[in-house]
Amino acid sequence: MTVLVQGISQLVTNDPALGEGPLGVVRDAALVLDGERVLWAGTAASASDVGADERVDVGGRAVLPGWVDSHTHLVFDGDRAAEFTARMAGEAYEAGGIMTTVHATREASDEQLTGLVQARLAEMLRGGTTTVETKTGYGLSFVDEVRSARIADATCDVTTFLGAHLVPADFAGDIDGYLDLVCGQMLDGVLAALSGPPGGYFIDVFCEDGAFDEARSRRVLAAGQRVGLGLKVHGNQLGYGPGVRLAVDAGATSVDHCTYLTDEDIDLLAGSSTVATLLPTCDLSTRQPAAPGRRLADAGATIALASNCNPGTSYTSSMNLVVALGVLQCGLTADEAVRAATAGGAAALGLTDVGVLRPGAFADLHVLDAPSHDHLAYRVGMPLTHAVWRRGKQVA
Ligand SMILES: N=CN[C@@H](CCC(=O)O)C(=O)O
Ligand SMILES: [Zn+2]
Repeated sequence: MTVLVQGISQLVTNDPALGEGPLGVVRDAALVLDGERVLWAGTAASASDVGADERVDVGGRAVLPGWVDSHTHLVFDGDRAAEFTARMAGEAYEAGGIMTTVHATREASDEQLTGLVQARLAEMLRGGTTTVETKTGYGLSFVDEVRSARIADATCDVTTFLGAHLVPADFAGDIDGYLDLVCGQMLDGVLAALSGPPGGYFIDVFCEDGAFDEARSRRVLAAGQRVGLGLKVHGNQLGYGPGVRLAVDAGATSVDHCTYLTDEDIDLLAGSSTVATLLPTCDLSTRQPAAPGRRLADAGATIALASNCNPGTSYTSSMNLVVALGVLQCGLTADEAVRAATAGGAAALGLTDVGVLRPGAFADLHVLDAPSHDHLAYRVGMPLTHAVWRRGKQVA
């Protein structure tokens, strides 16, 4: 069945061939959907020639591709409000807090964890997010990482194996012993639990003081690469360090956080295909400086914006807020921030049929209660998500 979506004041296609600028903006636009895909996009005037089974009028609102949230940690139980409150009173963020969530997650049944992930996804969908990556990393044992991967794979669009999130207390500081497990039996178990070929999945490592150093992080990436997984790195979150260099050297699809970047890191990213993923709600919630979005954009790096939804450093999945902070805190323009949260997120996941609204792409639409995407930062904090379509169906 085909649907003509009309009354679009501003359509962001992210395809420069279809409209103005890098966002491919079409004003007074229309879209035709065919099942779960976009069939046609253009001006309302030219849509009069296009037939459709059904018509929907969005009443002069802006239509964007659904948000592509390329970095979350949704498979967890428990919250860490007390840790957050202590941090707001002056305590520093420490990676060790991850173990609090690991304990709560290990205690939860498969049904509980699945229900929690589904509830979080439903909340995200209502906020305009139509594609979600999530990571394991709150299991940190063979059994718990494998079941986290299975739950993530059954519920989310893209799954990332983050066994190398932290060395769990049960290993009593034996970092290399734990990595033998992560890169051996645990990796094999996770691969066996996934429903598709490894090329559609990622391995990630937390490369930071207090987590894994450069050599050990390299070992994790090499193990993932050997079995065909895509590569990601959590890097440069809490201080300057080797994460970006390592990610670029290894050909990682993205390096995430990028809060502390030297000029050399920025040049490396700009000269590579590794996406710099910025997580502004995490920087806010951990009282870190804002990530240098402006410097990255000026250098020509590909940028993604994501929520990093997790109970320790960013317990929000609001991509509307993330985009507003991308502008207000990281120095991106509204165009750059919207692109980073749509096409940028898709690039960080190696996907080409989301984050764009061109013929053949998934019909994932985010209808704003506003005439243009500029309002996301201009009216920060306001409930601007009017309607959401995922794979051709209105879901919110
Ligand atoms: N940096 C590492 N991992 C998560 C936080 C984990 C936690 O504190 O629970 C992040 O991306 O911020
Ligand atoms: Zn993260």
